[in-house]
Amino acid sequence: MSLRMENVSVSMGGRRVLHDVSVDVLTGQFVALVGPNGSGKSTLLRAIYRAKRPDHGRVLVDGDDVWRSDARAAARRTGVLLQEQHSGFEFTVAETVAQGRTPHLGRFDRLGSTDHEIVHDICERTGLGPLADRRLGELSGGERQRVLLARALAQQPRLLVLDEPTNHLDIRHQLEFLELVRGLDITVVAALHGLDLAATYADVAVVLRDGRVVAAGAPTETLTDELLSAVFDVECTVDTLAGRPRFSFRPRR
Ligand SMILES: Nc1ncnc2c1ncn2[C@@H]1O[C@H](COP(=O)(O)OP(=O)(O)OP(=O)(O)O)[C@@H](O)[C@H]1O
Repeated sequence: MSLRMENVSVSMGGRRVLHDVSVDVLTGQFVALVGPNGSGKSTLLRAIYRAKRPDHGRVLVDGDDVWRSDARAAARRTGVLLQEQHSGFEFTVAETVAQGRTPHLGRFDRLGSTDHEIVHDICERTGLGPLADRRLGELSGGERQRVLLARALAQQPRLLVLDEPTNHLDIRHQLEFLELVRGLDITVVAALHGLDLAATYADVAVVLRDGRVVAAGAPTETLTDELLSAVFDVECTVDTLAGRPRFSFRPRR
């Protein structure tokens, strides 16, 4: 599923926070949005998953303007995983993952055997099998994050939108999470603070500053010492260690 953002501008609280953002994502690509706090990553994602309508510009998914298409159709094809969940703590893990099937059901339908199989399979793949009967409110932040990913995957989306998905995860689960997402062969757009993770897993890094795209392309070309030093206002050195990019930061003097 391809994604194209054409001159997207968005305001929050009456202030323009995204300015003429254009991004092209090919089917199956993993795109990382990187940039300092407040640079507009979450806002850009909101415009994609229909939570914040742009002032102008278009968001096209496979050529369809998401803001002109049916909300339910958009919900079916787009999986979303956000930073925080503030409700639903009383549901069990299995019930929460099963909610991912909702966009595929008719209004009065119940889960069928295929839905149950999908939910079971996703729980196994995300290592949630042993937690299936626990309530969300009784889990750690990282465990909860894995449940929410599983719910997004149970939806079998063709476009996955992730806002800081690895925030609460320990190192092993960060790597497992991104390996899993990469292996899905679907289009992924993820806001990531971990530059090493972005450089390792993303096909394309889009760097935002003050609501504008300042670089977009292969991470090796975009995530350079010079650009990162300027964008994050730190001294940054990029090298490689054991074949993977390594980023070192020092405060500016
Ligand atoms: N509800 C809101 N009302 C007013 N301004 C908002 C609102 N939400 C976000 N903003 C502003 O919009 C700008 C972009 O915020 P956004 O959350 O998109 O940044 P971000 O790059 O995701 O930041 P972070 O890395 O801190 O998560 C910021 O200046 C922020 O203060």
